[in-house]
Amino acid sequence: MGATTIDGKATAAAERERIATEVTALGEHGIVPGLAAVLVGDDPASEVYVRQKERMCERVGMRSLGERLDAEVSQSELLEVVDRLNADPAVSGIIVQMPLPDHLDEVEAQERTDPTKDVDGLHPENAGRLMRGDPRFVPATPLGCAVLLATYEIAVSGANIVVLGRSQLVGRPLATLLSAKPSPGGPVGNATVTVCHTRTRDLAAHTRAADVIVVAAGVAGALTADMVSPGATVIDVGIHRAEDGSLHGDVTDPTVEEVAGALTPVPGGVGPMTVTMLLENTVRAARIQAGLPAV
Ligand SMILES: NC(=O)C1=CN([C@@H]2O[C@H](COP(=O)(O)OP(=O)(O)OC[C@H]3O[C@@H](n4cnc5c(N)ncnc54)[C@H](OP(=O)(O)O)[C@@H]3O)[C@@H](O)[C@H]2O)C=CC1
Ligand SMILES: Nc1nc(=O)c2c([nH]1)NC[C@@H]1CN(c3ccc(C(=O)N[C@@H](CCC(=O)O)C(=O)O)cc3)C=[N+]21
Repeated sequence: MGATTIDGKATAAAERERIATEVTALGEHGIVPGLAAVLVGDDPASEVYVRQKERMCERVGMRSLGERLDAEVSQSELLEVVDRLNADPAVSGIIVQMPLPDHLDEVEAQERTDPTKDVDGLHPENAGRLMRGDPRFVPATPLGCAVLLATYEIAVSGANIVVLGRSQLVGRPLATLLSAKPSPGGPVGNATVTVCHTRTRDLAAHTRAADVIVVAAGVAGALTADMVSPGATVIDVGIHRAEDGSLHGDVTDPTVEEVAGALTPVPGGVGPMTVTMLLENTVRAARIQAGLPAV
């Protein structure tokens, strides 16, 4: 039998057509949305992300700006770069790639980012608005997961969903989004969500009771087939680069595919959706900054 493959690449391409139309419409107002990514050091998942963003920005007619900083950069130098991007009118959206090297303060960098340019949704104002059910920027990976579930008509309302991971970037906002009472036209919600992490007792008991499992542990092999109930949907967020250069996710057990009802591949699953939802947030940011109604 085997699981249905949830095609993130195709879904993202379709979403980008809509975004390209919005970019063209903004062009008529003389606005070109611009996305700036700050990468400190050489985290492999961030390298993949930065490359894909540059490619996809170009495809939809947006500007892309990469700021690569040495792994040894000081906190004040990092904050100066953020300040400069905040002040640059050609920059609509800013993301500071996570994780930062240990000597740098991620929270301070997130708080320094202009909240109207914080397309990652990590500034406390934006994270707070998501919590309150009135989001400005829904973080790109959670939004991408939600759009995939909606596109493939996987039941979310009333479903038991396990989110494996509680990071500010993925697990926490995804759990908020999936369990929210959705606003009309908003992404999926109304799920019963269980957030699991390294202190979870009997993780397999939780995942086996789930209709949907989102794996965002950042650990290869975090979910094995015995932890999945037959027919469940598995969304794999993890990104790892193997020695031979190939990419894989957190799900490495090939037999998960035999048990699950639907599964996102890596590459070609959540990753392309993240990039595309980031472009969407950047268009939104450009509209907000121009005083136009958000679409
Ligand atoms: N595809 C995409 O678009 C994106 C992919 N990523 C990738 O997703 C992964 C996760 O990213 P991120 O959330 O930032 O990572 P973090 O390392 O910040 O968070 C990982 C979370 O998973 C939990 N965890 C780790 N191992 C286990 C385990 N064995 N069982 C249960 N819980 C576990 C941790 O628990 P605890 O809190 O207890 O430590 C933590 O909450 C990474 O591989 C990253 O590269 C990230 C963003 C976008
Ligand atoms: N502030 C911040 N926000 C992030 O969202 C963030 C981050 N930091 N740090 C790093 C992780 C990782 N991440 C990826 C997103 C897309 C792909 C992606 O496009 N993947 C393609 C790769 C295609 C290919 O190169 O073959 C795929 O999976 O198909 C990868 C990785 C975002 N992250």
